[in-house]
Amino acid sequence: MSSPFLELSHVNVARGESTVLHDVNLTVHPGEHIAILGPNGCGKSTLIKTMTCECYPLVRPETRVRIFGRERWDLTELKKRLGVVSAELPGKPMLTTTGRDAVLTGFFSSSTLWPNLRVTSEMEDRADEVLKLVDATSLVKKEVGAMSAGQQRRVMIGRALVASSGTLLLDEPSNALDLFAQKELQQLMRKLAGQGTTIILITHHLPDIIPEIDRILMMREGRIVGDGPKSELLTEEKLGGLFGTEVALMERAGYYHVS
Ligand SMILES: Nc1ncnc2c1ncn2[C@@H]1O[C@H](COP(=O)(O)OP(=O)(O)OP(=O)(O)O)[C@@H](O)[C@H]1O
Repeated sequence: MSSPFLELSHVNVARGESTVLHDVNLTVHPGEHIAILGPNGCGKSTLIKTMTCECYPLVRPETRVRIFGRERWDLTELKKRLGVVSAELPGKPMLTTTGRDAVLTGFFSSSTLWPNLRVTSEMEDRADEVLKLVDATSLVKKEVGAMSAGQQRRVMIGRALVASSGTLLLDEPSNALDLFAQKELQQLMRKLAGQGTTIILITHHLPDIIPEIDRILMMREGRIVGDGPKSELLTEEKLGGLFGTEVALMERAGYYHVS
């Protein structure tokens, strides 16, 4: 097996006065497709922020965070290589940035294409390739603020992919998307997963768990309480236990729905 893209060993993370991740151990290999599930406040976003080194683990002798085989990173470089997409835009200046420039900002982890940033012709070629991949060529000249939520999400995925090393970290990507845009997002995730992109997805929305996602992490109160194949973890009993409520689960054509 290829060497892991991510290794977290005995990771504890504090935010404010409280420890919010407790003894997290997680190894992810390139090409894996993972969904992280858990109740509000259980630490899912903090786990992603630990991967991007926006949150630091408490210093303990047994603690390790190794990403792409390295423990030390320039943060801008790391964020670029990881390909992070959250439900919010990366800053207000993004609203007046055109689709193509928005994708190019992925090379700089910036919120707009500031005049001092040097864009090479290779970067432009790559941005055009990615715009095509995420089906956003018609948005090249459109300002992000004038796009629908679904269009913005596609462009932000393009921004995340443009300089990434084949990994995508998605934090609740279907938030605020209508049914059509949710389906489009699912199709895009499927295409990227099929091309070998490593996907780590946080979601509260089970249909986001595309058929290609085969590993589920369950988190509760800052701990990983389940890590295994979808067939074992996506059950009424396990989901009910995780969220503390009765769950009726339905699987149709590889997608899961709850009521
Ligand atoms: N900036 C912050 N300062 C202090 N505490 C924070 C901060 N951000 C998050 N927390 C706390 O850390 C804990 C984990 O939050 P986190 O956002 O990682 O959870 P989550 O599982 O992503 O939640 P949700 O599903 O609601 O997005 C929560 O108790 C939260 O209140």
